[in-house]
Amino acid sequence: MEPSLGGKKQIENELDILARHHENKSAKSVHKSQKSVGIPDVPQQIKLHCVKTPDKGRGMASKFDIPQASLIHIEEPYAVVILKHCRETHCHYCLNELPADTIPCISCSLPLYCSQHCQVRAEHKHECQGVHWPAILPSDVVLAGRVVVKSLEQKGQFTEVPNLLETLGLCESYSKMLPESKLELHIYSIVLLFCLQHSYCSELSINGDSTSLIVILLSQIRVNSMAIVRMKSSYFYDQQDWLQKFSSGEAEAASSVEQVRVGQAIYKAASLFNHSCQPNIHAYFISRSLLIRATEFVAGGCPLELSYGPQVGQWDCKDRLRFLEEGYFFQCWCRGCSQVNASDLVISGFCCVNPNCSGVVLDNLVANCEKQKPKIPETISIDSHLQVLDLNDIHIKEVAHISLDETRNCLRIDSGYCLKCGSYCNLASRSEAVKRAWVHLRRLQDSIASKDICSTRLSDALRSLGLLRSTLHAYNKGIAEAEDNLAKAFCFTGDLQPARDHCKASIEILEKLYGPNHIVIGQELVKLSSIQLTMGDCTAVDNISRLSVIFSKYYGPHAGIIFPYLLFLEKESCHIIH
Ligand SMILES: C[S@@+](CC[C@H](N)C(=O)[O-])C[C@H]1O[C@@H](n2cnc3c(N)ncnc32)[C@H](O)[C@@H]1O
Repeated sequence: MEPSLGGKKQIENELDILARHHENKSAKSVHKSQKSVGIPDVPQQIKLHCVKTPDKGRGMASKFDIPQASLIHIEEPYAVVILKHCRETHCHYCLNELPADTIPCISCSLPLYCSQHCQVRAEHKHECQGVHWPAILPSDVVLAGRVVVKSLEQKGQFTEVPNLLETLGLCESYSKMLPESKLELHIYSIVLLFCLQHSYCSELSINGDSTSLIVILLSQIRVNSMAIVRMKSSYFYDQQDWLQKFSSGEAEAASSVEQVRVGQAIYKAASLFNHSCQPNIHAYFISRSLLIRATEFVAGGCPLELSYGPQVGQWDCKDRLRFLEEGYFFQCWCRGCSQVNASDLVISGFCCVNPNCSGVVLDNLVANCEKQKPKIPETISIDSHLQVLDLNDIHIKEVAHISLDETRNCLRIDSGYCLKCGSYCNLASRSEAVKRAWVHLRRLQDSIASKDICSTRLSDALRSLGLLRSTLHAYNKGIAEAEDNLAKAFCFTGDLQPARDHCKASIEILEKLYGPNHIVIGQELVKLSSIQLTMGDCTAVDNISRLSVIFSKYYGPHAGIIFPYLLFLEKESCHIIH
């Protein structure tokens, strides 16, 4: 309502002071010994070392057992760049959200910082004499420029590009790239060298050697850089009147808690961690600092592996393999991609024609991918192999028949036939029916986006959900997605009981696919418990305590900093109890 600019500014500043005050209080209540947003819980003498693996090159392990939730690694970046879409909203040094009073770069005034502390430390200085690089060049090229400048400064010589393969010790991917990508790297390498010569050091020599060193550096950045992410949720900012808005259908209450990429960075030591689609460690960020925590008990000597993106439960195996091949140029040899697991079988599977059978029917693409897996290694005994198969919440025997003979434990995988009872199923007609059902479900998604949900849309979508349930396997992820859409739609119309039931139905499937204690389940429980709180449903309390446990497994004492809404839920949960 304030009409004047000055008045608006003053209100913004006051709000900002209040927000910071609240943030400090929240941080204190998460961990009393913690000083604001510093990084207190130092890895408890967990010594990691580099190991050689047969399929994945170098990797990281610890000689000793690591308890679940232990912080195993903290690292500051070698170089960082903010992503383009965050340039106006986040500090270009620490990558936190900008306050109302921003501080620009002294010379070019383009990058914005949240404080003088960040302005002084910023890596951008060599980029501002001339055309502003980050506005024009892709982020990974700007990052490469920052790596070169840092290593030139460390070496104290400014005429030759240093050999960054030696300085950084990162693996490269050039030989595995397609010719078009190689050509792109060559062009950017020359552009970057000219930029560096023009605005940083006129003595820098540009020749075949320096160009190829930059080409290799760019290829190292492709496979070794990490995306710095922040957790984003529509709940955070209007907690005070959220419950009221929620029950009147105004709040985007059932929208998902998503991770937003804000930066790209090189962490030298952390780039030795290999990928697994069933990771045992989890990386997160506070400002620019990288923190890594064990999400399960890891026995001494076991490889410590994080996910570069895809995970079992999120996509089926063929999609994960394609993503890793295209983005990181490797054939994944993690346990999820090299051994049969139930989640990969059901995630996009159809149900059996026999109504009493819980078996799964696979289409051609999925069946072919599953057939490629070396199945169950013959060296593993039957007992331990069954453990391997049960990494998620589904017992493989529920969906497929395993023949346990003495020499080899195997699954017979034929597309179009139930893996459990062998019944034939006409997948062509079923796929058509699923496509038709999704037409209505997509229309519902559009209505949710435009906040205009009519009863015909809802009843069409409910009928389509019924069709999916009678066609797809009960644990197919498509059903979970449809249930989630309906939960969102009913939140908007203010019908919280069906919203809660659909939300629960979606979570039941996701628990099967990811396992019950995965962070995705924690995020889904946020939605469910929010709906339950609004309804005054006491079972919210159990779900809030369950999600708190999951969040502390992944974020330890930083859970409340990373996800402030958690503190709000915990407080509301206490109100219900008393
Ligand atoms: C960030 S580096 C990890 C460290 C790397 N192994 C090394 O020796 O420097 C990423 C590279 O490691 C290898 N890698 C990581 N995870 C893998 C996996 N699950 N299967 C096969 N190769 C993997 C791939 O070559 C990938 O490009």
